[in-house]
Amino acid sequence: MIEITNLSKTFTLHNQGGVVIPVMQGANVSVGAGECVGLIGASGAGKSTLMRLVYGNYLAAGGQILVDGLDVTQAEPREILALRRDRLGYVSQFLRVVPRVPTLDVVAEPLLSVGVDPETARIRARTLLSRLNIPERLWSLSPTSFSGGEQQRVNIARGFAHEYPAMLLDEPTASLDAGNRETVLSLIEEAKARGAAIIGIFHDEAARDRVCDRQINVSDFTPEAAA
Ligand SMILES: Nc1ncnc2c1ncn2[C@@H]1O[C@H](COP(=O)(O)OP(=O)(O)OP(=O)(O)O)[C@@H](O)[C@H]1O
Repeated sequence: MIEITNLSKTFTLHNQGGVVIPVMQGANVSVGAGECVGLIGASGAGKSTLMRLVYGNYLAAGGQILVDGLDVTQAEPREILALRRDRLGYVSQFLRVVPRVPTLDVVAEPLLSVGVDPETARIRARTLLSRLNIPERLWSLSPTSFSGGEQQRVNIARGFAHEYPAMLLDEPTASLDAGNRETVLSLIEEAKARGAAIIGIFHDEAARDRVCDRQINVSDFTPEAAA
């Protein structure tokens, strides 16, 4: 489902004389349906960079990233947008939303955008918000005024609303209490059970050991010159 082959990445510092910094070289990662692969490696090793490359936020210097058959490194912007809408989910640590949209609609939106009927979408959104302990009195309000932890849980509910065949998870259990952490781990297990291919970054080692089938040390892809 996700096939990364010989991937490399450089950053060009345009405001510092155009210095080119190689940060990744020869990265190979393969994630099958129903599998979760955890990215490990020291701070600065390139875990976030690899996720951003897969999501199409960064341009690769070389190599290939196939997500459900689409090569993200070569794809047109409209193809990337369609991939993100239908097949590739991304759960970051932080919620970014349009102001004044009620929480229930924020969570239902990914389903509506793939053509799920509004009633079904709202039922799924309600189920997820309940499971993540967002009190019902908050569902009609915009999450912009919510606490950090509430926003994070709304973000997770939104990220798991549509059953994407491929998912990227960036610290999904960070700073959650035990009960909500357990819910998120269950959501990940359920996604795997329905066949999702997942790449995740988890500093929470116990969480990583529980949901990841394999771990990949991104330091192995650090270019010689930069190591
Ligand atoms: N936009 C950028 N411009 C220049 N260099 C960058 C940029 N983003 C990341 N880097 C560099 O790429 C390398 C990998 O960074 P990255 O954020 O992917 O590491 P990480 O493994 O996710 O670290 P952490 O665990 O601390 O989040 C670092 O050396 C970093 O300085």
